[in-house]
Amino acid sequence: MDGKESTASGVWRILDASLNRASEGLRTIEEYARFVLGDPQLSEQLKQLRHQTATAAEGLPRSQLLAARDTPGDVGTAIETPTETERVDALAVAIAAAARVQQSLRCLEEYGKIVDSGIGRAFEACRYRSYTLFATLEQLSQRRDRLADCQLYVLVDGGDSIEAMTATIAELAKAGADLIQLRDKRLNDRELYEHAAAAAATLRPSRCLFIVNDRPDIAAAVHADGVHVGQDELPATVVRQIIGPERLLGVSTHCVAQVEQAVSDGADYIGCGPTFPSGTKSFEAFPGTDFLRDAAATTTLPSFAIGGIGAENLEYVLDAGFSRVAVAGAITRSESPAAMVAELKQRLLRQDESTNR
Ligand SMILES: Cc1ncc(COP(=O)(O)OP(=O)(O)O)c(N)n1
Ligand SMILES: Cc1ncsc1CCOP(=O)(O)O
Ligand SMILES: [Mg+2]
Repeated sequence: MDGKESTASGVWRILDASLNRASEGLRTIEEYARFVLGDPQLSEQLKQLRHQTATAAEGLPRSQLLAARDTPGDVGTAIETPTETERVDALAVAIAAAARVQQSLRCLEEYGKIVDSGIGRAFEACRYRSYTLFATLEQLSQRRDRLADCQLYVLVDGGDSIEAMTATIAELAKAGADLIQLRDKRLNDRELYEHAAAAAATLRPSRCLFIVNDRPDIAAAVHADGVHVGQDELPATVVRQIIGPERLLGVSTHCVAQVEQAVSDGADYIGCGPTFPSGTKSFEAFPGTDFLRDAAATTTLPSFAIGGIGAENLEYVLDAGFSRVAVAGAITRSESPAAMVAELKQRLLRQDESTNR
């Protein structure tokens, strides 16, 4: 083989190896989205990218790729980096696969141009699509991981001003609130958007997740971590289409049938209540702690008891098998909100050592 021939065969070997690496990596990520995240939207988008990559590869004759293949003669097969043999969890596997896919798509794009400039462009389009998709995957995984550790969920209103509200939520997050929900029925759309944008920006550097009540459009617009909807708002499946797979979806439930529906609609967590009479919202019926027991027996989804919960009645919620609560008045109407957050959180953490709900 002369120099020109061996360069050409080297290019075909690169294209062959990169194509295999890209399709294996995409399949690895797709399986994660399908079986670990259980996310139909993301799985479908990944499948489409796999098909798009296969279509781009149609410009590379299979016979030429196979003719150039020389796995035993590949000097790279024996090289192994220490991190290649260590994967902490399924997410780490998916993220490592995403990095390999992006590198392979870049190789296909650059070396593909030697064969045909159109092939380079087709793989470039795949690479750009992969950036957005993989960012979605990482955000979703991180949010779900953080949600799994959340126990104390605090509902706040817009306060007297945006500045007063951001000061309050920063204090609550610092004291140990795991999630903060902006719930304010008085604000008009513009005001709610502005409050939500400020709250999202305040909480972004912290571990505390930020959820917008009722409004998937505003949650998406301000890049919130998620949205919470009740039984009288948009159906969960519609909300999911608005917020995308990467944001958290919370659904209010008042009976076991609603819990089952929320689970099958793809909720990431549920609110269960009202448990006790509330100073924040009035109710005619209280499913109470009996419902908490039933919900605890129905789902393993993160479930937050809500409604009139405070330090004085928390033990009944814990006895019902819950170690996650959502509270408003007990904290926002307390003389020392930060101290109340710390107290409730400490009791929830203690409970979590014996049960994991
Ligand atoms: C965590 C959590 N659980 C339940 C609710 C109540 O939602 P909904 O039934 O839609 O009532 P409103 O809050 O909209 O009045 C919630 N907001 N958060
Ligand atoms: C919005 C809502 N939904 C059920 S109870 C409730 C209010 C929660 O506030 P509080 O903790 O003050 O009862
Ligand atoms: Mg609502």
